[in-house]
Parts: sequence; C-alpha cells; structure tokens
Amino acid sequence: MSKNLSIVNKDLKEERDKINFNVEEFTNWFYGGAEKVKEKKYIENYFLSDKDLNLELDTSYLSYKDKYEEAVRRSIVVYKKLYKLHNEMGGTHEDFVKIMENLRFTMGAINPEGNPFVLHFSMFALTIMNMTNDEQKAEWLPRIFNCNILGTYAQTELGHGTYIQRLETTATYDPKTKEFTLNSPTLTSYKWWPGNLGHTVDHAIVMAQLYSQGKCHGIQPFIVQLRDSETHKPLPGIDIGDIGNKVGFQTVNNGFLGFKNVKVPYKNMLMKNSKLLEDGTFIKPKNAKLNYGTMVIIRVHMIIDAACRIAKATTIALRYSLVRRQSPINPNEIEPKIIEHITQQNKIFPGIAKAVVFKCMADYLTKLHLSITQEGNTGNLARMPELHALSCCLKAVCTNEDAKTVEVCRLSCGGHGFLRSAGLDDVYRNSTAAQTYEGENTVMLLQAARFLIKSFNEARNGGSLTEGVKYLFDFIGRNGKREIFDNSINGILRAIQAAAAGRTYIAWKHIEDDKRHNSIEVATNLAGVHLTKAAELHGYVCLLQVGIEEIEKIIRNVSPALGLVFKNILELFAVDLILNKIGDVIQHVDISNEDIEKLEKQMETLFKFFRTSAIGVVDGFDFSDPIIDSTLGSYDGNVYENLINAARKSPLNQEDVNRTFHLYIKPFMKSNL
Ligand SMILES: CCCCCCCCCC/C=C\CCCCCCCCCC(=O)SCCNC(=O)CCNC(=O)[C@H](O)C(C)(C)COP(=O)(O)OP(=O)(O)OC[C@H]1O[C@@H](n2cnc3c(N)ncnc32)[C@H](O)[C@@H]1OP(=O)(O)O
Ligand SMILES: Cc1cc2nc3c(=O)[nH]c(=O)nc-3n(C[C@H](O)[C@H](O)[C@H](O)COP(=O)(O)OP(=O)(O)OC[C@H]3O[C@@H](n4cnc5c(N)ncnc54)[C@H](O)[C@@H]3O)c2cc1C
Repeated sequence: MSKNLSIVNKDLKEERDKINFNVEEFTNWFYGGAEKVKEKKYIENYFLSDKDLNLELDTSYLSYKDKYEEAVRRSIVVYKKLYKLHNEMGGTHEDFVKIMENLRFTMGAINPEGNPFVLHFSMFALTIMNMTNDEQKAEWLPRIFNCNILGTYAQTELGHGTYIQRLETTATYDPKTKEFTLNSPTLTSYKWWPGNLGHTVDHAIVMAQLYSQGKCHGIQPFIVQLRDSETHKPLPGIDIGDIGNKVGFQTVNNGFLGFKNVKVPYKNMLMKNSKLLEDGTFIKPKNAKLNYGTMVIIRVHMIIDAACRIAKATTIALRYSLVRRQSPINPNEIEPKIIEHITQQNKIFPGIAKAVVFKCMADYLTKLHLSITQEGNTGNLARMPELHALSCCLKAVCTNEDAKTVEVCRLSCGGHGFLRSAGLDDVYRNSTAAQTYEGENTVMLLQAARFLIKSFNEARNGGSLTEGVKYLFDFIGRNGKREIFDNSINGILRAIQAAAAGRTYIAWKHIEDDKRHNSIEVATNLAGVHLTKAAELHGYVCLLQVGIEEIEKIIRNVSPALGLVFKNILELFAVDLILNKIGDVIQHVDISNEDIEKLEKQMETLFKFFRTSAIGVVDGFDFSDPIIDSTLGSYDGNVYENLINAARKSPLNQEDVNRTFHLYIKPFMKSNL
C-alpha cells in the first residue's frame, strides 16, 4: 500500500497496534496471491504517479463539458501508458487483461465520474471477441486492440431497454447489393444510453431486427461505423449526440443514435451464432440467447465491482469511525471513538463481511462462467440457463446490497459523509447505476425466478436439479413440515434455504391457483412480488453457501490467526443475514423467540471479536490514498486537516469577497426592501 508519509492519527495507530493477524496475508488472499498484489501496486503506481494526469485538479468543480474533456484527456494519457506497459510486459493478451483488471480501480481515481472509453475496452471488444467468425476476428480485433477504431455497445433504445426482443431498429438485407440498410423507424427506436456513444467513439455494435427475404429474424448484432475516421463528423444518415446530465456517470458520454438508410456491408453482421447466407437465407443459432452473451459476461464481472465498492465505502466509514470521537457512553468518561457505539458497529461491520463474501462469490462465478463457456465452445449449451439465472440473480442481489451498504456508510459518517470530499458520493452513484444497467434489478430477479419455478416443478416431478437448487428437494421432502432451526452456520444456511424454498412454493402456488382463470403469463405477473422475493432469497442462499465453502477452504490454507478472522467474518455475514430476513424465516422455519434472542446476542459477541480485526481487514483491502480519494478515509486518519484543506480548495474560497456581493447582495441589503 502506498501509505501517506504524514504522521498517523494516534487513535488509528492505537487500533493498528492491536491487530492480531497478518494484514498482508489478507491482502494476498483478496487479490489472489502475493505476486498479484505486487503487480497491482506496480500498475497502480505506474499510472497514478504520472504528472500529466494532473490529479491535483478536482474535476467535481468543473462544468459538464469541461469534465468530459478532462476525462478524455486523462484517459488518453492512461491508454498511451497502458500500451507502453503492455509492450514492456511481453505483449500477450493475458498481459493486457491483467493490466485492464488492475486499471479498473485506478481508472476510478483518475476519472471519478466515469470513463469515456469503458465500453470500447469492455462490451465492444468482448462482443467482437465472442460473437464473430474467424474472418471477422481477423478483420476487427487488431483495429480494436490498436484503438484504430473506438466502439460501444448500442442496444437500448428510447422505448425499450428491458424487453430487447421488441427493439425497433431495423437492418434490412438486400442480396443484390450485399448490404444491410439500417433505419430507426420511430422516435422510440432511437438508441439511447450506450456509454461513450455521444462524442467519443466512431463505431458501435448495433443490435437491430434483421429482415431478410421478407421476414424478421429477431435481433442480431452489427458492427456499424458512425463517424468519419478523419473528421469524426457523423456519417450521412447518422443522427448522434450526448443524452445530457445524469444522476452520475457524468463523463461516460452516454449517447443517442438514429439511422436513416445507413448502408452496412454484409460482412458486418456478427456471424458466430446466427448466420445469414449471401443469398439472404437465415440460419438460426443453436440457442437464440447466445446473442445475449456479452451481457452475461458483464453481469459476472459486476459482482467483484460490487464487492470493491463496498470494500471502499467500509474502509472510509471505519477509518473515520476510529478517529471521530463523540457522545460519551458513560457520562464520566471521555468521548469515545464513535465505533464504540454499538449501532455504529452494526452499520459498518456487516458491510465489511459482505465485501469478503461477495469476493468469494465473484471468484466462484468467474470459474463457473469459464467452465460453462468452454462447454459452450464444444457445442454443449446445457448449462447456459443455469449461468444466466445465477448471474442475473447475483447481479441484482449484490448491486442492491452494494447501494444499500454504501448509503449506510455515508450515514455512518454523519454530516461529513455528505461532503463530496468524503468520497462516498461517486461510489454511491456507481452503485446505484449498477442496479439499473446490464438489466434492471427487478427484471433480473424475475429471470432468476423463472429458473427457480422450473426447478421447483422438476423437483415435484422427481426430476434432477442443478447443485445450487437441490435444497428445493429438502423442502418438498419435508411435506409441509417446517425446518427445525439450529444455531450453527449450516443451521442458518438451512433456514435461509427453507425460506427461499418456501417463498418459491408460495409463488408457485400463486401461479397454479391463478392459472385456473388466467393465462400462465398473467398468473406469473400476479405472482411477481413473491417471485422477486424468492429469487432474492435464493441469491442469499447462493452467497452463504459459496461463502461457507470458500471460507472453509481459505481457513485450511491461511495462518490460524487469519483463519479466525475469516470464521468471524463468515459468522457475521450469516447472522446479519438471518436477522435481516427473519420475517421470511419465521414463515418456514421452526425458530423460537429464544433462538432469535440468541442470534442477537451472538451478533454482539461477533462485533466484540471483530472490533480488533476490523481495521486490519479494511487496511487489507489495500486501497491506496489516491484510490480511496477521501478526506475521511485516508490511511493516516488526519480527517480534520484533510477536511479543512479540501474546503480551502473550493473555487469560492479563492477570493475574500465574491462578486455577487456587489452585484446583488449589497444592493438588496441597502434597499430597505
Ligand atoms: C481491447 C481489448 C479488451 C480486452 C477485454 C478486457 C475485458 C475486461 C472486462 C471488463 C469488465 C467490466 C467492465 C464493466 C463495464 C460496465 C459498463 C457497462 C455499461 C452498461 C451496459 C448496458 O447496460 S448494455 C444493455 C444491457 N441490457 C440488458 O441487460 C437488457 C435486459 N434484458 C434482457 O437481458 C432480456 O431481454 C431478458 C433476459 C430480460 C428477457 O429476454 P427475452 O425477452 O429474449 O427472453 P424471454 O423472456 O422470451 O425468455 C426468457 C428465456 O430466455 C432465457 N434467457 C434469457 N437470457 C438468456 C441468456 N443470456 N442465456 C441463457 N438463457 C437466457 C431465460 O432463461 C428464459 O428461459 P426459459 O425460462 O426457459 O424460457
Ligand atoms: C448508467 C447507465 C449506463 C447504461 N449503459 C448502456 C450501454 O452502454 N448500452 C446499452 O445498450 N444500454 C445501456 N444502458 C441501458 C440499460 O441497460 C437499461 O436502462 C436497463 O436495461 C433498464 O431498461 P429500461 O431503461 O428499459 O427500464 P424499464 O424496463 O423501462 O424499467 C422501468 C420499470 O419497469 C419495470 N419493468 C420493466 N419490465 C418489467 C418486467 N418484465 N417485469 C416487471 N417489471 C418490469 C422495471 O422493473 C422498472 O421498475 C445504461 C443505463 C444506465 C442507467
């Protein structure tokens, strides 16, 4: 960690002196090994030390346009260096991905309101890598990799983002000219939201309804040039621009795009999955949802993003809570560090546990994604629905938890948490954006619920179930009897499983009852609230189950002292979860008031134990000061100095008297109204 060289606040130092495990060992786990930590630190420093970035400039005070221009400038400084470093490292694709992965956090510090090239280096590149045939790869990948072209992923339209089957942009094929003609037939068919589209990129993957031989063949991806490669002017027939101010993502340059008779050559339809012969004959893919593959990859990636946002927010909240003193607990004693207030521990400690468990889940899901993709490459698509359901479910549960946790961290910093310089607002904006992009969270939960209901039917009919939903058998096997609660980690898991299965049953029954007088679709809609609750509970089952499995493995491989910290973290996650879901649990589990009181007591004991480890764990997340970028969360804990220094940098403080005094205030005051 690049630590601040200033003197560490004595309260914070005292906390660090009490840490009884090896923080570096934790960091090595969090980043996947000592070598990876070294790489991360090197890459971080390699970029952040560049004076050309001018990181002294606080971009939050700039205008919308200036912010965008500065973000583009900084990004180009970074990307030039990225290619230099890539060459130095050996120039393989793996090296590139390694730098990109580490750059993710660094980029957040460089462009706190978003990266105007992020779509090029993620969805655009990934779609070309995964949805093209060999000739297309050969044509496009080098140009993308060398940034000779810059692209985005243009799917969402003004009228449709969720129900992508009904996108309205058309691509009509003419076998005579061997061209597609792209059109936006209505206002609602305008592309709307794609990141980097407004003024940055010159190409896009455009999702459009393919028409050939007089028939519509559903949405297909096309690579379309939007702007002239020399002048950057929109090409004829292209109506393009920025969608304007947003809640966050101010420098991502989300755009709109309309087509009027735009010609696209035959070779630009991405042909790995669906195929169109030159004569216009359409050949269906093995599974129509293969064209949704890039969304699945990004949803998988979003779990680690959620973990890291929580890690960052809890680092800020905890460090601040260890140096802030207020309100004596015992009137005769000095004001304690605010962390001594148990409600403060309740706000922050479970968040730290979530960051760790989400990281376990991200590792698990990344491996699962890789293995299911490899199966897919050999033509075996059997596990695609399972991956889709799981990635939708966890994308929703983790980003919802992320946004909630970051907001609680902000509240835990009191008034100072509301300052921009506290660093929590950009984290929150990114968390809340993630609840919507890559599939709105309710919709994601409903997708997961479809899988649950199918699995429930399968279980009732004695069929086979995938590993993650086998707990539905236990529910059916109990034949209406409630699960008996036992107060162990596995007991808590069984209770959450019983609640998830019970809620799935309620949703299933709701649909079955309604089906008598409604279509299955209407019945399913009427059961929607139960379905989303079932999917959410299923997401928590997955998190706890994977958390238990992964942490048991970790404990076997780390020092006993760190093992105890992981055990503590897992229990914190589990007990916090069951207490938060107690209403659902009571419905399906035989749990007494005494059991609940025991759990509440257990939480207090867990807090007591975690109190000494917490600072070690957040230090172990290893966010350097430029990355944490927070007056409240810097390593040295010199919060009050940081706050006053940041305030002095306000543009209003650069002069004693602002001109509005002479222009408006003074005349007003002297006017006697
Ligand atoms: C230069 C070199 C680069 C090197 C690369 C480095 C890599 C770095 C990686 C960087 C990683 C991260 C960076 C992060 C960047 C983030 C920036 C992102 C910005 C945001 C982008 C976006 O938002 S893009 C737009 C996203 N849009 C959505 O998500 C739309 C949501 N809607 C849908 O997904 C679908 O419409 C739907 C799933 C909700 C419904 O689809 P549809 O109507 O077609 O389905 P049905 O309801 O008819 O049927 C459902 C059945 O279909 C099955 N299904 C659906 N999807 C899938 C799937 N994907 N796979 C498998 N099966 C699927 C579903 O299971 C149902 O099945 P049944 O129940 O059996 O019917
Ligand atoms: C910051 C940001 C970046 C983005 N970047 C991109 C990008 O790069 N490229 C791109 O193509 N798109 C992008 N998007 C678009 C994004 O993917 C969509 O906004 C998202 O998928 C939600 O779709 P929608 O806007 O149509 O919401 P809607 O579907 O209109 O949602 C509105 C409400 O209706 C509800 N609803 C809709 N359908 C159902 C249903 N079937 N069942 C129950 N409730 C339903 C939702 O739950 C929600 O409450 C971005 C969006 C944001 C906010």
